[in-house]
Amino acid sequence: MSTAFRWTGQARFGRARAGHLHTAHGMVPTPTFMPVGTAGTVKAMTMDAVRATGAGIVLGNTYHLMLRPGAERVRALGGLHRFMDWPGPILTDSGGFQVMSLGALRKLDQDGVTFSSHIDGAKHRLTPERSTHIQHALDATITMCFDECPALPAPPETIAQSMRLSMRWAARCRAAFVPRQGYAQYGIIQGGTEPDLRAESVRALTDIGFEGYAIGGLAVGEGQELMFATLDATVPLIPDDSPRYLMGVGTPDDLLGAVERGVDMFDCVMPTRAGRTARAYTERGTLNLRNARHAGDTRPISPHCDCLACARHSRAYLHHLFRANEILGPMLLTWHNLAYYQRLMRGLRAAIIDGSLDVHAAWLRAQWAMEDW
Ligand SMILES: O=c1[nH]cnc2cc3nc(NCCN4CCOCC4)[nH]c3cc12
Ligand SMILES: [Zn+2]
Repeated sequence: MSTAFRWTGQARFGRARAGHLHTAHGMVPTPTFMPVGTAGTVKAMTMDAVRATGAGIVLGNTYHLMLRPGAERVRALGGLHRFMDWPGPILTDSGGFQVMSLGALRKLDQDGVTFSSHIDGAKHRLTPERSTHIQHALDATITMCFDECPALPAPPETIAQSMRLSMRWAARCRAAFVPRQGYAQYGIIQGGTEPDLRAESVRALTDIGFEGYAIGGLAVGEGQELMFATLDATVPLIPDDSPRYLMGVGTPDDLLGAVERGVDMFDCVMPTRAGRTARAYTERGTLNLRNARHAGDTRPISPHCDCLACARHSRAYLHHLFRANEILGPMLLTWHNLAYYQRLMRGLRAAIIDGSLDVHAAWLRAQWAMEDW
């Protein structure tokens, strides 16, 4: 049985698709949501708990790991899989977006970016080659190209220049990539919300040739309508047998709309960040568990959830933990939120397979609009 990296289709519903991502570190059903494991840990979770939520693949941030503990240290310790005890596939981002979004003191030039560490102020440099080598040292299953994500809104000419820089960097990343059976490198499509620039970017990346393609440059404040319109213009241009990954997205409603538009892979800090700030995701929207109305509520967060928080504890207990600033609060609620996101993805996948995605989508949207139980 070939262990070559590939995505295989299983079912379609309109532009939505269900399939399997085959990698050197195992197979992942798609569509899939990747919990964000920034510094080699999904914050407040053990990797057994991450697995228990149904996650198949996690994301690691190159920026954080290169600063601490350092990529060569992780390589010497056997790579990120062994370091964090996660045997499944790991996708690492390239570090560029974090440098720009963390606002670290940085200087961007045609060759890369120079920045000061937010930890100790030390100077570092990332280039397409160095980012690719760092991700190789981490033994990432899926390596992301080093790119520039322009802030929106921006004039089309600015977007065009930024996209073309990212395309030149993509070619350098591909040249620096070390092909290995079951490993992959994804190109990142840029072009803002300009359909013609998006098309130019897809052409540039498919001419180079990657194992998968990410849609970058979105979820940067453009709003859901423009994000979806850009997906409508871009996703159909990506080779049908290639996996598609929408970076940094998103809310449950974002995930539904993007799956309907043919996206296979997602990552977002929302469920884990919300888990640390007492915000619970449920089938009927979100809850702020610090709110006094939960103080005496003996019900679980959600009656449909099998996570540890919902199986063993009440909303009243979660409310108490957050009011008391107890570490168990973020642990239990992060577990719950990730379990909700995985349940949502499983439901979308099942609906694509049984041909009911339209009905399932209408039901989800109606539920999200309803009042809490
Ligand atoms: O073009 C990109 N290239 C490489 N990495 C990215 C990561 C990205 N992440 C977002 N959005 C993240 C939005 N988050 C939502 C939750 O709160 C934190 C920000 N957009 C992104 C675009 C890119
Ligand atoms: Zn739960």
